[in-house]
Amino acid sequence: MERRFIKSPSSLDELIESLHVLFESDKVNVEEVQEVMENYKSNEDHWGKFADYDHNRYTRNLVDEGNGKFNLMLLCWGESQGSSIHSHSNAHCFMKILDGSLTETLYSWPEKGTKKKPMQQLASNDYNENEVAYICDEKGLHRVENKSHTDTACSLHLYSPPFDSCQCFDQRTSKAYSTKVTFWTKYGKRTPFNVSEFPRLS
Ligand SMILES: O=C(O)CCSS
Ligand SMILES: [Fe+2]
Repeated sequence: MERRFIKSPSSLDELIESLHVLFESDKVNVEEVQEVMENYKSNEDHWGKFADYDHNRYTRNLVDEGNGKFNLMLLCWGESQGSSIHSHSNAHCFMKILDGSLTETLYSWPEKGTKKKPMQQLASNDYNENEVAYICDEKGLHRVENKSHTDTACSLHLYSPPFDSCQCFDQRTSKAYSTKVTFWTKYGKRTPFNVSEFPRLS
């Protein structure tokens, strides 16, 4: 698939416009999406209105629904907050660091029938501001953490196609459980607390 020239977005709105163009066709060019997300230089003036932290767990804040082709969301990580080990429901997952840094630990899928065995760790990578990580179920599973005890972190996630549940895994036993993923805010507005949707992916 030939690479199109996409100019570097100078704002979050321009990044969203470019992403809408890239997702017009059904074939996702992972390199193009990763490049345009890397080329956007984080500026809190653009995304601060979507940022909302919770002292209990990281928050998921919907920014754009990508004409139904993707969900774009801002994740706000308090000090030492992290996700469970999880899958991505056969979707593409792009994670751009907007502020602070995050550690991604990669795991292989548990082998069938290996109940009670610990998850196999494959690698651990730190990502800093403006860097973009990519994962999909073919690559494995991951946990994302803000390892800082003093600083918060913020990341921009794009999932395509969008999903509202995925699998989480217990690191010690490899036990999988299905989890609904929810939004703390949508377009900057707090979503109603719905006890049936707790817990989120953490
Ligand atoms: O969407 C989530 O809650 C997982 C964040 S790491 S991709
Ligand atoms: Fe993830």
